[in-house]
Amino acid sequence: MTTLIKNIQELLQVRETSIPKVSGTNMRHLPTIKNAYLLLDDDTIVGFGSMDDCKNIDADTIIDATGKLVLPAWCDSHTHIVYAGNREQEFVDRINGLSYEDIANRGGGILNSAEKLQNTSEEDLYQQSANRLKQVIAQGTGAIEIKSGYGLTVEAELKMLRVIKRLKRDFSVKIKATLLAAHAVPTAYKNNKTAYVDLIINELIPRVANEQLAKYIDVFCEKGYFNLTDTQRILEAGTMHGLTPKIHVNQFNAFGGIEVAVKNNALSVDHLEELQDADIKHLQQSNTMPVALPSCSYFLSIPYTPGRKLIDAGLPLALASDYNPGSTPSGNMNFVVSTACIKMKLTPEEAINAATINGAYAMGVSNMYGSITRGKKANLIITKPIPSYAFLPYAFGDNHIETVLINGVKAN
Ligand SMILES: N=CN[C@@H](CCC(=O)O)C(=O)O
Ligand SMILES: [Zn+2]
Repeated sequence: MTTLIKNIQELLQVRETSIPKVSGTNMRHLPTIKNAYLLLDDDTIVGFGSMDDCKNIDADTIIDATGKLVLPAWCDSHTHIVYAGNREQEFVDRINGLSYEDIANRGGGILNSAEKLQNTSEEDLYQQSANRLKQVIAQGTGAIEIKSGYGLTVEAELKMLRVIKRLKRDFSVKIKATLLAAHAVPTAYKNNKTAYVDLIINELIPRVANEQLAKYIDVFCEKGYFNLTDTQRILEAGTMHGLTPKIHVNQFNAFGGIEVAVKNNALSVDHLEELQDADIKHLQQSNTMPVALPSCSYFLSIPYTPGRKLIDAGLPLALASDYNPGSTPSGNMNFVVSTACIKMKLTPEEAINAATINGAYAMGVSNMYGSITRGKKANLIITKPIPSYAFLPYAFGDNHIETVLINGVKAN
């Protein structure tokens, strides 16, 4: 079945040939076609161009996009949407003066979510997670990475990954799974962290790889969580089993985690709120994508990732939501794009590149998602009538999305 979207006021992120990512000054360029058409064949983009060249094109379904913009659906490369319950009490505790660290030190934080998840049935966990997935699709997300990391036992981590597998089966949005067993040291191992790292390496990674439950391996490389030696050991073991590194690093402290990630050929390094010049040098010698999570900085009132500095150093940058119950209870990529412009001083072009093609790169799917390119999947946002693409981040907090297409089919 063919679909023609015609009279598009502006078609964004049009790439004649597929590119893996955009870096440095190239991020300032967002290729577009004004007064455009877009042709889909089932789930695939097969043509686009100026309306002047659309006269002889017919299709089974016609969508008139007069006054509207069309762009690739957001590619959210960092989420934790499989979790049980919420942590709004910790939010109130922080308002009343406790820090994220104080809360974690008294057994809250990730350990709180782990306890809730361990006591939640797989079916219930699936339903809660599916609801979040439906919500972010309606907000324009068309490709998403989802992490484990709130299980912290072999069984509970596998439960999370099975839920992700079921989401993959039931939803046509693109989903990639990441094993993040090294998200916090479980209470049972609090005096023997090495034994927990051994458990991840010797039991969990081989099982996850064997059952093909994840594509990526993640570690929360941070003071009080996992150090450089733990990170190196886990990334090495993951790599030996075919899992690609993609890590949480430099959220609160910069102490060499980026170098370890780069040496292990990490696909992405995520957070980077604390960054040193040496980190930038390591990234410049790599194919690793730096990923900023501005909604997390907003929610925790911590520094924003110096995205401007990274881009000005010639590096690429991706934006992701970090949707999770503790530091970012929102998966709204429209807010992420706005916040990156408002707080990190990215231009709208840079922010849209960061949330589409570079987000796709950071989850290993930029060959099929993240740009308007022939042969790529038709995962698209059609906006309401708006004056220009700069209006998207400018008029923050409003919903500018009218229609989301996933594999060419209306999803909202
Ligand atoms: N920083 C580590 N992990 C999550 C937060 C986890 C939580 O607080 O539940 C993050 O990416 O922000
Ligand atoms: Zn995270």
